Amino acid sequence: MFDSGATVAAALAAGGADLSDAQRQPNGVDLTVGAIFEQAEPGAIRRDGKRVGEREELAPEDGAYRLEPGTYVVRYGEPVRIPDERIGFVLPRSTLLRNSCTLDTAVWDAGYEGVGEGRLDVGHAIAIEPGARIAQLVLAAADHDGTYEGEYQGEGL
Ligand SMILES: O=c1ccn([C@H]2C[C@H](O)[C@@H](COP(=O)(O)OP(=O)(O)OP(=O)(O)O)O2)c(=O)[nH]1
Repeated sequence: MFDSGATVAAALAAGGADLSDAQRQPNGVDLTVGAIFEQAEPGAIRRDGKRVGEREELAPEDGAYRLEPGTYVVRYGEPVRIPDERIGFVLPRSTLLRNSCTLDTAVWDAGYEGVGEGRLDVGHAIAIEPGARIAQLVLAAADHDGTYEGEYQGEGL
């Protein structure tokens, strides 16, 4: 069972997010663009650890990120807090898909708190304003064993 948009909004507000009315959707909450990066060097995924490669933050031009086709990393604009007994999923806004772009996202664990990131895949040139809504977070009821305690806990807060 998925939570209503109002319940998701309440969870984010409890974690410090300042949501506009436009972000409050029937089934979830829209997340905005906080920053966009281009990766500049290899990262690593090892059997016993991981490392995120250095990246360069892009600067908006005339009020928008003007993105050519390629792969970027987006940092969302809101702190997210996944309550106990919930799992989070972030999906792209359909307008991104309709413009030949998408987001690739992973599981948002119960107990995670932070300003998360995702892969922004640009299939056709697009202009995206900082602060524009780009994705939607939904929360579903879920059993879980413990809560998130990884190194991304508290990122960006
Ligand atoms: O698209 C996503 C999905 C998740 N997260 C946040 C919430 C999640 O709880 C946390 C860690 O995600 P995950 O467990 O997939 O990362 P990992 O690479 O396995 O790191 P760790 O070893 O810390 O679990 O990152 C994001 O920022 N973006």
